[in-house]
Amino acid sequence: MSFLSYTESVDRLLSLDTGRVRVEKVALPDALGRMLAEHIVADEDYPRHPTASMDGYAIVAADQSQGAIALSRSDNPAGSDGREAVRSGMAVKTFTGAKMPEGADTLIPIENVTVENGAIRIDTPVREGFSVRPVGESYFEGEILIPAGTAIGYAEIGVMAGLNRVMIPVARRPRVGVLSTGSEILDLGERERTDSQIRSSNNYTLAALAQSAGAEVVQLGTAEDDRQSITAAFENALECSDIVVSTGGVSVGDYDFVKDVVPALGATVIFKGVRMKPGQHVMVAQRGNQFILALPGFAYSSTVTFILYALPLIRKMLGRDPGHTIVEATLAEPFNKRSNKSEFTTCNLRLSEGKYLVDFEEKKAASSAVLTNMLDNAALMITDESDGPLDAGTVVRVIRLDRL
Ligand SMILES: Nc1nc2c(c(=O)[nH]1)N[C@H]1C(S)=C(S)[C@@H](COP(=O)(O)OP(=O)(O)OC[C@H]3O[C@@H](n4cnc5c(N)ncnc54)[C@H](O)[C@@H]3O)O[C@H]1N2
Ligand code: MOO
Repeated sequence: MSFLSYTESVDRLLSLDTGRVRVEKVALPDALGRMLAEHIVADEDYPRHPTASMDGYAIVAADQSQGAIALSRSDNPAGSDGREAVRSGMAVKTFTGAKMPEGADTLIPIENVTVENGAIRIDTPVREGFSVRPVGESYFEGEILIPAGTAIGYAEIGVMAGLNRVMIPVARRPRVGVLSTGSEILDLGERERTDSQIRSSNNYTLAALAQSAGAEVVQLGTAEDDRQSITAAFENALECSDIVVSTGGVSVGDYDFVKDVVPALGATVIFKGVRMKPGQHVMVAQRGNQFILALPGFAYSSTVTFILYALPLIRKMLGRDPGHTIVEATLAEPFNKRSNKSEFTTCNLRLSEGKYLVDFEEKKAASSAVLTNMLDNAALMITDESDGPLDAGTVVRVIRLDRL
């Protein structure tokens, strides 16, 4: 199978059928951070009645030209029915949040009047409609207030509470099984046996990314570099995941078994090998409605390929737009692109006078193993196969990683 361009690989990935968004209902407070699966539509106007937005007197605006307006004996606090209607020449003391009495069109605040002899005298008049929240000020019946596919945050929670929504339809979290392969890697807590062993970071980095994107993570730990262990690990992973993500074992070495085991398990390879850096050995496969993403072992390579290929799949399964948040930015310093592949380079992205600028301060020269380049809220600069070294001032595309 020949290597694809990055663009071709993304086209293939996005054309995969991930099926319909699976829906479950959760209690309103538990919906925070979940993806809304159905539109939230207003079932009534809000407010339903003209409502006072200050403490004062409900009046007819035109009466303000009279010297005094007779004050009704009954008050109209918030929560009362506001049954006493207002006629011309009459005022009803009305409080913030109360339904406006019939007939009144204006609320004159307490501070604007003097009360004497059972009447109010207007010291500072107000315009007609002052301090009255009209019917439908927030929304009207039938309005789509929150479209399906929205990430539920504090504002969505509040608006749904206002609508008395108890159980919220949300997209079921896809289950992402994360597996690291390699005989040299040690899982957290494992005792080192030789000094050629290294601590596994991939399965934790990728689990954190998957969780941040709204997936449910199945942590599968590590597997040794032999065909039997890798086969058993993948069989187990496929038992419990919608998407299996592995790292390592996809290159050309004698101990790289993942690339052979995945097709042997009956999965169809969608692509294997992309003209990109890092991540050139990435493999995406499908078995029924499950997906397998076999990523390279290097810490930076696996992180970047997870962002580029696993996140769009997860987003699609959640009913979200699968695309990344990409901005145009200007290089604040030259970039020495050496390969003829698409490159994904960690950078610093900052806003200066309304323009995004990119620099590489504190970033180590590109190496597929350097995960620390991802620290400090890094962003990911994209350069194309056809790009060569780029001068300062060149406009480039950058993936924002603060919005997963
Ligand atoms: N002759 C060639 N050698 C290599 C090629 C090539 O084209 N020809 N490609 C290189 C590139 S590019 C990459 S990327 C790697 C990919 O290899 P694998 O996916 O098979 O990964 P491994 O060899 O298993 O591991 C690579 C590297 O990453 C470290 N590693 C592995 N797992 C973890 C983990 N869970 N946490 C942290 N670090 C991990 C591992 O120790 C290796 O150092 O192949 C190149 N070789
Ligand atoms: O795929 Mo490797 O990730 O180019 O370093």
